[in-house]
Amino acid sequence: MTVQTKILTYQNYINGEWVESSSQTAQKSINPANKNEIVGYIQNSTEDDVNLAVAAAKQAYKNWRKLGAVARGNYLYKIAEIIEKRQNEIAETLTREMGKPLAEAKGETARGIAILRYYAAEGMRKTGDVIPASDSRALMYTDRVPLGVVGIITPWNFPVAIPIWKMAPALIYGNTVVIKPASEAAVTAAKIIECINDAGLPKGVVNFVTGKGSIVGGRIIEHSDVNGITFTGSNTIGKEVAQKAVARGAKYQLEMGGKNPIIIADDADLEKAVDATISGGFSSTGQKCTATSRVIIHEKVYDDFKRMLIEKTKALTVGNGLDPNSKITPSVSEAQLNTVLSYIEKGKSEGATLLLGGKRPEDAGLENGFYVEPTIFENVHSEMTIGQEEIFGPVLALMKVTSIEEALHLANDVSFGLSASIFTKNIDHMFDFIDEINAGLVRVNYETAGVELQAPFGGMKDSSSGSREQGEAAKEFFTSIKTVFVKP
Ligand SMILES: NC(=O)C1=CN([C@@H]2O[C@H](COP(=O)(O)OP(=O)(O)OC[C@H]3O[C@@H](n4cnc5c(N)ncnc54)[C@H](OP(=O)(O)O)[C@@H]3O)[C@@H](O)[C@H]2O)C=CC1
Ligand SMILES: O=C(O)CCC(=O)C(=O)O
Repeated sequence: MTVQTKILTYQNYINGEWVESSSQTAQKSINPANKNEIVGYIQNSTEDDVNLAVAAAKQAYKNWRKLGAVARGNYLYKIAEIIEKRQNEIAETLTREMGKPLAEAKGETARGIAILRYYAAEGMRKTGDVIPASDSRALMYTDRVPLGVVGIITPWNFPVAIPIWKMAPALIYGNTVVIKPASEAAVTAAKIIECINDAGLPKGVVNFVTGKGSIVGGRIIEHSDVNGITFTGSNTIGKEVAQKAVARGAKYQLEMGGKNPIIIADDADLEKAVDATISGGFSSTGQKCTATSRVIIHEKVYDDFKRMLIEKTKALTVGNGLDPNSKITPSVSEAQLNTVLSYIEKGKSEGATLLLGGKRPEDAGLENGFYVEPTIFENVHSEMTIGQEEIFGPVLALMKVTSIEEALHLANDVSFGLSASIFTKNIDHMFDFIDEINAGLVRVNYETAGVELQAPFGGMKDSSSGSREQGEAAKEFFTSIKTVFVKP
């Protein structure tokens, strides 16, 4: 395990230069496993800094667009290669700054590299179709054109993968970008920008501004030269992004929360279902929008499932993500920890039964970290707060049902619709679930969490703005269609 001695200050990256914010102040980013450890300092940027970044992106747009997708793809390959060389160091920073287990951080960094290569190759794929014109002597076809300057606002839970899965498609289709990463994980994001700088992209194509969400993010959303905004984060801020974007006619895309159910049918393979529930609910300490939150179990297997779940959960070690034995690592911040603890209190006060966990661990060595024990409630009902709201922590709500119909009803009985899973061997139940569940990601005999970079990702209802990210679907947001008619 590397011990970092020097604490660095990370600057904004505007028009190809590393620059200090006009505020000339910086804020610390700390390690959630030890609040006394500073991972680095990031700029406290102002609206003026955002204005400079947007002006640089606008200036760079013309040539970047004209460069062509194949040449743009070659830059993405180069970035992937540079990140690959720094993979371990970036993953370790991710764990130190955001808290997730190092193995997950390494997996995320590898995913970022794969996403860059996927979109680099996209530069050689078709951008339109030839469509028969009513005039047989005319040529009619579609083409995809970039939006212009795209504003990117990202959360802290995937500080490598999410910035990359938004930047890579934006860039390959010819847009230039201004990115504002989450403050809690901005040092990790800065390291990705260092790799972009080292790949030699033309000045102004990628601009990076850190600082307070309401100031930096707020200005990106309102700037009239930002043509599109892509956001991942909370519903509250997502709705604000949407309203402001609509008010000035900018294109926008939102990926927000989830309250993801896993249904355990009476014929489920319980061993596999328990493992999927633990992995889906507790990986990254439940801080995934696809995390399993509600476990809907048929009464015939309820007691066995519950016993096995509790047994395996008790065996999970709580600790620092740099320790390979740690499975439950800290919440990202004190504020997030307090949010999780307050949901646990609400669960108890609204009548749910606490089966396991529910508090901060008392083990020596964990007192300076934002840890909470893996927590399991039962007797949870849809009308309870913990049956409805996204917790973003290691908390599972068990709900007992008497039929698959009841399970499906409960699964859909929330305002979110991101991911959902069923464990069953019954093919009718599988297809009823696939047909009736209101979710963007539908899993059969597999956990709710995790996404495949080559497939569309997004949710229904309050989980997203209806658009999809990743895979080929990214094209829909980052481009506009031109229908061309040519008559000789
Ligand atoms: N869908 C998902 O993957 C995620 C969901 N969440 C949910 O949101 C809850 C709160 O997390 P939190 O980090 O506060 O999420 P936020 O929605 O506040 O943050 C997401 C991003 O938006 C920025 N931001 C904050 N306020 C504004 C604003 N007024 N205008 C523009 N941008 C803004 C943040 O900047 P800054 O970091 O500087 O505040 C960050 O970059 C979590 O408990 C979880 O339920 C959170 C993260 C990811
Ligand atoms: O589950 C994943 O890998 C991605 C989830 C995600 O996009 C998120 O939590 O914001």
